[in-house]
Amino acid sequence: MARDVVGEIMITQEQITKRAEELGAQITRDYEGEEIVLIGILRGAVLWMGDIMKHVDLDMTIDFMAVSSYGASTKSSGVVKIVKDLDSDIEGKNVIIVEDIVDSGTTLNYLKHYLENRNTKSVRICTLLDKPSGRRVEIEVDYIGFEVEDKFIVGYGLDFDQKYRNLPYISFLEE
Ligand SMILES: O=P(O)(O)OC[C@H]1O[C@H](OP(=O)(O)OP(=O)(O)O)[C@H](O)[C@@H]1O
Ligand SMILES: Nc1nc2[nH]cnc2c(=O)[nH]1
Repeated sequence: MARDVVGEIMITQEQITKRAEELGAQITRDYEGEEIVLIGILRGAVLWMGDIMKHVDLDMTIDFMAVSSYGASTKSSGVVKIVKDLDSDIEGKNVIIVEDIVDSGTTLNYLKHYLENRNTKSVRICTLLDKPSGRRVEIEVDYIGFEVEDKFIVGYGLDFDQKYRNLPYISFLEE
């Protein structure tokens, strides 16, 4: 059986921490005087969600959704399935979706429309990673941690077949 091999470190824990501080401060400025709801997308966004929320100095609540389109593969099925919906009512709220990666854009495009249809005041996106080379669907991303090249990324929440989410840095699978 072929073993999957993790490449070198692309982005360190220190770089991620610093970027979360910067984006948290930017969100705090952008929503001054407003309340927000951060919606973390399970499971990939768990670590990044923790980083961002620590640096947002506003009245805020959190909630989580789980969606899936990749399964045990490095290719999106193109079909987004909601595995877990929100527990709270977001009508009239400023929502920020917190994701680990925007690749084809399929997941975020689906989620953004889904949340806008719940009569929210606003819906923005905050992603740890953006992979523009993978894009198949146009999507505006408001807060981006880092841009990554066209590799299958693992670590810091991102998995391959559920493994490697625990790596405290961003790396990639060797071809
Ligand atoms: O832009 P796209 O091509 O749609 O890819 C992005 C999505 O893919 C991953 O989810 P996955 O389905 O692997 O679930 P996970 O978060 O549980 O790993 C990632 O967390 C994003 O939600
Ligand atoms: N782990 C992982 N999940 C993804 N989902 C979409 N793109 C990626 C990627 O590069 N790595």
